[in-house]
Amino acid sequence: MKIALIGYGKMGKAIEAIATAKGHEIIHRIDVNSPHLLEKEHLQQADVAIEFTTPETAYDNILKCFEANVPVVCGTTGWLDKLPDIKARCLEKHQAFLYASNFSIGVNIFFEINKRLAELMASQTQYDVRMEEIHHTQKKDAPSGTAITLAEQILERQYKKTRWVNKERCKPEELSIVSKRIDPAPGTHIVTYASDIDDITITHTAHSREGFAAGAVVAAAWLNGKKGIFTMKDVLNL
Ligand SMILES: NC(=O)C1=CN([C@@H]2O[C@H](COP(=O)(O)OP(=O)(O)OC[C@H]3O[C@@H](n4cnc5c(N)ncnc54)[C@H](OP(=O)(O)O)[C@@H]3O)[C@@H](O)[C@H]2O)C=CC1
Ligand SMILES: O=C(O)C1=N[C@H](C(=O)O)C[C@H](O)C1
Repeated sequence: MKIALIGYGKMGKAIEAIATAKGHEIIHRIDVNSPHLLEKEHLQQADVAIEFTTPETAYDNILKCFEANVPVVCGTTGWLDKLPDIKARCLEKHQAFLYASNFSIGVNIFFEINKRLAELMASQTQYDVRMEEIHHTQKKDAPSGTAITLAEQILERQYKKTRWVNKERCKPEELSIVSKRIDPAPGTHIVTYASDIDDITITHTAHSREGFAAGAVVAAAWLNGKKGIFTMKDVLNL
């Protein structure tokens, strides 16, 4: 598979290592110094594009992939206000788009556990739910995309909570997400249900970026040749 890497930072490099070890070819490594490689004539040489850049740049990069008729796997977080627009354009232009706030198999299993736990706890009103995420200090967005996914899963099932907030002290109807930035944390997510009697805590701790990168490569191979809008739930058949 010929891959165009859009974003050649920490994740772009981790993806390159895994993709090449699996026999895939990286035909473009695109960063702020090589914007010309986002032109149609270059992008269309790839079977699939993998986009890990910044909250400010992801939207335009994805549209460029659609224009070049290249399936795109996107892991960039912090731009979700524009996701409905991207999905509409993907369908309108008959393109292929796969977004995940987290590509690791472990976190995608954690998402399923989080949903089930939230369902079980919905009627246990003596517990209050809160969240914490810990990442490295270079991370641009807070809360993390993964934390937002976890929070939305809880909000859909916990009727006491109406919205998430990115602070510790909050109203009873708000779901607190505390963001901590500590090097070199690749990504830790903690969901706690606390009562006077006991606490229930579920935690996912990434030990490196390998899980995110491996998941993105699996997703890219899966998306190659497909049309439509997908998530890691489709890839992993969860
Ligand atoms: N979904 C998932 O599983 C995961 C998602 N992420 C997300 O991925 C994103 C990237 O993370 P990470 O690799 O750690 O960040 P880095 O800052 O290490 O890398 C971002 C890269 O994007 C490049 N870039 C910036 N603007 C553009 C542009 N317009 N076109 C092409 N490239 C550009 C930067 O170039 P330069 O350095 O020259 O500025 C840099 O190389 C973040 O949003 C992060 O939250 C991270 C891990 C897992
Ligand atoms: O920026 C990161 O590093 C990470 N970003 C993603 C997120 O915002 O959830 C995924 C992972 O936690 C690492």
